[in-house]
Amino acid sequence: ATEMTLNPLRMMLNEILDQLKAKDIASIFAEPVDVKEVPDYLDVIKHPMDFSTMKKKLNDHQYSNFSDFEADFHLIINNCLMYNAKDTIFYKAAQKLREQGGAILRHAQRRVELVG
Ligand SMILES: CC(=O)c1c[nH]c2ccccc12
Repeated sequence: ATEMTLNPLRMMLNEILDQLKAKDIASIFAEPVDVKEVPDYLDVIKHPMDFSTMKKKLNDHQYSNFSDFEADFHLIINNCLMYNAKDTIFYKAAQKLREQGGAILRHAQRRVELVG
């Protein structure tokens, strides 16, 4: 496929990011985990990620392809599954976001390929 110039990709990723954020109705993943509230968080999670950080990376042109963007989404999920116990709201929210986000990303990947 002809290389998509970065701007249209950035526009598509912005749309996809809004769709993913809309699934996080409790805004559990909206901002970085507050390490002042959770002092041991960085002992466990080596690469924190959240939707506001993804938005910043997107606007700073730090995603040059779909898979780098997708990798940060999975980082949000996997960090949460690692840090939180299975019987917590947070853990269950990450499982649900993984399902709902997975469907959004599968459709988006197809569109990126079609347009890309
Ligand atoms: C996404 C996540 O793991 C968290 C989101 N908010 C939190 C507060 C305390 C501990 C973990 C979290």
